[in-house]
Formats: sequence, structure tokens, C-alpha cells
Amino acid sequence: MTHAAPDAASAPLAQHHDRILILDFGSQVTQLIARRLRESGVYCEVWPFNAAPDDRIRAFAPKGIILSGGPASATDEGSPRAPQAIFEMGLPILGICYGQQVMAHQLGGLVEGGHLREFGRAHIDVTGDCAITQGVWAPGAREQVWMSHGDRITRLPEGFRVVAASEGAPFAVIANDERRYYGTMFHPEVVHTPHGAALLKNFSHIVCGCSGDWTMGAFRAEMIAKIRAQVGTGRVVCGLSGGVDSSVAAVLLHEAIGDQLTCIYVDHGLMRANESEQVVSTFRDRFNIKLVHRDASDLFLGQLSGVTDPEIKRKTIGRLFIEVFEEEQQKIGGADFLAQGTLYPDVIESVSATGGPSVTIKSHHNVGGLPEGMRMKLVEPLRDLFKDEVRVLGRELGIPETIVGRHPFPGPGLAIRIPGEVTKEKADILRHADTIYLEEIRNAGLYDAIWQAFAVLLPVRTVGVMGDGRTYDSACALRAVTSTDGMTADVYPFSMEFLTRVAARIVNEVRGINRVTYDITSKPPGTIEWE
Ligand SMILES: Nc1ncnc2c1ncn2[C@@H]1O[C@H](COP(=O)(O)OP(=O)(O)OP(=O)(O)O)[C@@H](O)[C@H]1O
Ligand SMILES: O=c1[nH]c(=O)c2[nH+]cn([C@@H]3O[C@H](COP(=O)(O)O)[C@@H](O)[C@H]3O)c2[nH]1
Ligand SMILES: NC(=O)CC[C@H](N)C(=O)O
Ligand SMILES: [Mg+2]
Repeated sequence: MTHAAPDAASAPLAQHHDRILILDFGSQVTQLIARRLRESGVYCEVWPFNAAPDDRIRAFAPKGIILSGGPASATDEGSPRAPQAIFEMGLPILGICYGQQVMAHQLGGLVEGGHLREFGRAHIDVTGDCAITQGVWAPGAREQVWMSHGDRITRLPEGFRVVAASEGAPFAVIANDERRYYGTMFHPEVVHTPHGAALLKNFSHIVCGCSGDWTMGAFRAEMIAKIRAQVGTGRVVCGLSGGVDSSVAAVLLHEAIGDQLTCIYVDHGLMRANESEQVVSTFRDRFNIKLVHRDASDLFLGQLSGVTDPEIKRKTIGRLFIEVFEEEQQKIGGADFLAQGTLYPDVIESVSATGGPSVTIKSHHNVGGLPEGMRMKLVEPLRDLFKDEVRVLGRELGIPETIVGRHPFPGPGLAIRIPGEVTKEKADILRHADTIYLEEIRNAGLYDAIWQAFAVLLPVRTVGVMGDGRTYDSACALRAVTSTDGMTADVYPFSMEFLTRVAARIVNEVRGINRVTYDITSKPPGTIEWE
């Protein structure tokens, strides 16, 4: 499941599982193909299309290959090509969007731009049947899919036939039964293609014959072996926040390398109330993991003084985290590796995954915020997983529900919930409001129905009247969203009664806030955090 140039060490580990190779042409949603395959129990790896030499592919011995979508046009000179050798390996191939177009082009078909473009929801007419649609779509049906293309195939290569068509894509599904080549113009990997997962499962299970024996239990075993292979006898420090991701990473690492692991919890003065005590007692006492608790609030708050730009805040925090980790590893006699609970969404939002043109939305402190020239090597066992998969793994590892089910809390903490300059006073005010808000959510039994809820301290002062006196204090915003993976999110529909109760408590109890608003922006167009 690595999203790096294939490394020789990874292949033998997966040897006893059926596997699919995904060649990435730079689509924003390539990782969702891997995720859908994992959900149906199939081991897979994502390799950049241009880092897949023929001998490596043969050594990996996949049961099938999927070609992802991508931003290029197959008709452009110099646009990406699939390794020609894959068409001589006798393996089933599924091309998705650009992957379909490039396969058609390389096999002698014709691809053209300048036709009707389709973005988002579209409908296709199923005109035939094939191995990937069987049992999912019946001929004659009209089905919803999700499209994102400007080019299309205008002439099929030899041996292919049409199975479904849309207005903008006469070749929405194509099949060459004899060679077991299939192509879709739409994206079966996204949830907006309602039966997409079933189509992919038909490809992996029926066409490629994968048995579906890849589970989170298998992931755990393989990842432990991978960690051991990477780390050897070296020492590892792990940034542990007590959040879901680093807790799961720490317990997994501990299982893999025992006392070679030391966790470092950094209190940057921007954590929530009582966080430090909870983390220390859980990990030291319950899991028996070596843990350093570092109070670095003066350092962080000092360096954030005068900083107002969100990206500079994030990069400052990312740099200071590493500085602190470097200092602490020296105190324990040196470490060769830094482990973090980085997840796939952290990676995709921070950097372009394949060096392609996907844009940086924000620099997650643990990815885009890392300083150049960091000495320790990174160990990031969860880098290819989505949050809900990490939760499944956490349960598999016996981590208590109070940790596994926690709302995410970003590494930069309250700093990115205080637009403008961050000060200790503001952090204290926000911490208090946030505590009340979450207490009310818990009391109302809503905590588990919400992906993430928090308060934001606005850099706006407003006039109020309290006890017949005039106030001129800050406004705060409440945010609560539902989501499955943090990539998209919807507003949580609280009752007005609940919201007004929370607002009253905050204004009454928190000195410095005299007005409360509720943020009703979904993601997109908003992001979950305000900065
Ligand atoms: N206060 C902290 N001390 C040490 N490491 C931290 C701290 N905050 C974040 N990190 C590191 O940065 C990584 C990314 O942070 P992130 O918030 O995404 O994950 P998390 O805190 O582990 O889980 P969650 O998303 O549930 O909050 C963490 O996994 C951890 O390695
Ligand atoms: O560890 C982290 N470091 C960061 O720099 C960071 N920025 C956002 N987040 C969390 O990621 C999820 C998506 O957030 P956004 O919609 O704000 O991008 C949400 O769950 C956010 O809380 C971060 N986590
Ligand atoms: N999503 C894709 O793979 C798009 C493929 C190609 N760039 C097109 O516009 O048709
Ligand atoms: Mg966190």
C-alpha cells in the first residue's frame, strides 16, 4: 500500500496474499481505489506510473493492474503512458478515466478532447453486460456515476465493445472479454458512484480471482514486519499527542520494537484542558510505554508571537515540534527515527502526492510543515490509511474506545482556531469555551454522532450588554461536522435549543466572550479547521 517507488523489501511481505497493482497517473482520488480494494479484502500497492519497471512489476506478481485517472490528456505529446509491457503480461487490466483513455490510446484506439465535458454526477445507460458489471447493473438500467473528464474515447481499439454510455462519454464502460481488459470513463472508487465499490470488487474478485484475505489483522502483522525491517536495532522516538493516530501508531510500534521506542508528548500551550494528564496516565500507566512529557509552552507561544499568517503559523509549529523532538532524542542517548501518526489525508492536503499538479490546501504540521534538513528518518506506519481505517486498526490492537473514538485534534492545536495572533490569554479563553461546548455535547449524548466539534476564537470584538453594563468582547464560533474520512464534511444539525443553551453558558461563564455564532459551512467549500 505504499505510495512511493516500489521498494524491494515490501514485495516478500505481501507474498502470501493475492495482490493488485495500482499505477497512479496523478488523480486526486487514486488512494480511494486502494481503499476500496482494502475494504473488499484485497492487498494492493499504489506505484507512480513512471516508477514501475517491468521486472519489478513481474516480481510483485499482481493478479491484476488498475490504471488510475489523472489530469493529463492522452492526446498531448509527452503525456504519461502505462508501461507497454503490462499489455504483454496476460494480466487483467482496469483503466479508470485517464487510465481508460491511455489504455485505449496505447492499444490503437482514438482519444479526443473538445467534446462535452462532464464533472460531478452523471447518468449512464447500461447497454450490455460484462464481468465487472455482472450482478451489479442490469442491461437497460440507467445508473448514477461520478465523472470528471474533458476528453473521451472516440474509437475503440480492436477487441473492445461498449457496455455503458453517457451523453458525454459514449464509451463509459468498455470491455475486452478475451484479454480481460476493462475501462470506465467514470470513477468507481468515489462514494458518489453508488455501486462503484461493487464494480471494483467484481474486477478484483471475479476477473482477477483475488480471494479477499487481506484484513486489518493482516495489515497489523505486515506493518509490524515492515517496521522491524525499517528500524532494525535503531532507536525510535514517536510524537504522541494522545490523539487517535499517534496512539495507534505508538501501540503498533511498541508491539513491533518494544523498548526501542520512546514516545514524546509535547505540550505546546495550545492543547485542550487536562489533555496532558490524560495522555501521560494512559500511556505510561496503562500501556507501559516509555513516555517523555515536555512542557514547551513558552517556546511555542514565544515564537508564535506576532505571527498571523496561517501557513507561517503552521510551519513555525511544525519546525518547533521537530526541534523539540531533536532535543529530547539527544537526552535519551540519540534516536535514528522519528515516528508520527501521519494519515493519508494529511499527505494529500499538504503536498502533491506524485509531484503532479494537485495543489496544497494547507500544510499539515507533520507533513508540509517539516523543516528541510531534518536528521532523523521518518517512520509513518499509517501514512496510507484513512481515519476510519485507523480506528479499526486501533480496536484490533485493543486500544480503548475512549481513545479510538476521540474527535481528531490537529497538531497545531488551538493556534489554528485563533485567527490572527495567538497569545496565552486568547488560548485560555478559547480552552474554557471549548471545554463547555464539548461538555454539553457529551451530556446531550451527541459526541459519537459528530466527527469533530470545537470552538474558534474570532479576532472580532463586538458590543454587548450584561448586567446592565456595556461589554466589548470577543465573538466565538462553534463548529461541528460529520464526516467519514475528513476529506469532505457536512455541518452537524444541532437543535436551536441545544445551540442557545451552549451559547448562554459560554457567554455567562467565559470572561472575554460576549457573542456566539454557529459555523454552517460544509467542506468543500470550507475546510474543517478555520486555518
Ligand atoms: N502535542 C503533540 N506532541 C507530540 N506529537 C504530536 C503532538 N501533536 C501532534 N503530534 C504528532 O503529529 C501527528 C499528526 O497529528 P494529528 O493530530 O493528525 O494526529 P493525532 O493527534 O495522533 O490524532 P488525531 O487526528 O486524532 O488528533 C501525530 O500523530 C503525532 O505524531
Ligand atoms: O495533525 C494535524 N495537523 C494539521 O496541521 C492539521 N490541519 C488539519 N488537521 C485535521 O485534519 C482534518 C481535516 O482538516 P481540514 O478540513 O481543516 O483540512 C481535521 O480533522 C483537522 O482537525 C490537522 N491535523
Ligand atoms: N479524471 C481524469 O482522469 C481525467 C482524464 C483527462 N484529463 C480528461 O479530462 O478526460
Ligand atoms: Mg491530533
